[in-house]
Amino acid sequence: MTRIAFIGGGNMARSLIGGLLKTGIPAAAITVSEPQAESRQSLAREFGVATYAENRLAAAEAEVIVLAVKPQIMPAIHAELRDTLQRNRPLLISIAAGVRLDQLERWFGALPIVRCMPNTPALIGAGATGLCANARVSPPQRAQAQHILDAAGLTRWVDDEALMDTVTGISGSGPAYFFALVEALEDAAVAQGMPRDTARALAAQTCLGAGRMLVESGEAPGELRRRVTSPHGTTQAALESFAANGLPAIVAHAVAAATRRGGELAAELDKT
Ligand SMILES: NC(=O)C1=CN([C@@H]2O[C@H](COP(=O)(O)OP(=O)(O)OC[C@H]3O[C@@H](n4cnc5c(N)ncnc54)[C@H](OP(=O)(O)O)[C@@H]3O)[C@@H](O)[C@H]2O)C=CC1
Ligand SMILES: O=C(O)[C@@H]1CCC=N1
Repeated sequence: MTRIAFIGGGNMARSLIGGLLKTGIPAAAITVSEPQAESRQSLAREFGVATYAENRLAAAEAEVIVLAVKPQIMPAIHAELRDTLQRNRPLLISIAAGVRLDQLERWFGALPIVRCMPNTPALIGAGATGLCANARVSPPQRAQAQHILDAAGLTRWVDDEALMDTVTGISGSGPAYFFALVEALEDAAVAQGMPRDTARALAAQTCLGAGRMLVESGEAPGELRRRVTSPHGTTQAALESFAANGLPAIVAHAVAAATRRGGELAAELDKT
């Protein structure tokens, strides 16, 4: 039983822990450190995992440590964990947006480190995670990291670390883009007089159906789109409106903004 410690028990840690437990990893294998007593209680209640107020205690026995705090918190936790990490030499997995492998090595020491970017659908095993590793990660540790993130859904190794901020821009932040689209669809239908609950149910199920078709059919999104689009029909009218209002450019700008923000988060940490 590989012992896994989560440093930070917030949204993303909860999603990953939920995914891990669903694959049969026992709750006894997982420890979590979290400053808020209320959050510790709810983690213990919901998942049955051991929780600690001190990072050092959660990490003490772990072979794998998942750093699941905000990027800005990283410098605060490394001083506390450094001795434990140097003694036990665990595999470190960081899920923090932007934070680079060289920064993690500088703070936590010359350890095997995997930088990854999961997303919140991990909670239901439908996550998407990009991973990259430093040179100290052995093939078995690489497999171990992949096994942990596979529990959250799809995984893809990204050899060029510079592309990890692109992963954040596409799939790390991505669930929020689809939620925003569903919100907009819902609001548009409500504006036309539809009850909100009906609008939400129709929009959300459409998102699910389209997503499942994309993943399960293996067909290109363009082909699936064409099959919905009858010549001179309703879909064509909507898609022409998207094009006229610059949807591809809007999306490209949004992904660029998220990607750029990843780089900025790391640059801000270089100054600390
Ligand atoms: N949310 C997402 O969709 C994704 C997030 N990420 C990354 O995951 C990381 C966590 O994000 P997210 O889960 O959203 O954030 P949250 O704020 O929900 O979780 C972070 C948790 O860390 C706790 N914390 C704060 N300070 C410390 C400390 N010194 N020691 C231990 N724990 C501490 C926080 O407690 P408190 O609330 O009391 O401050 C909070 O519960 C970030 O680095 C983010 O970039 C990656 C992929 C997707
Ligand atoms: O918004 C953020 O910074 C984090 C990283 C990806 C998703 N949430």
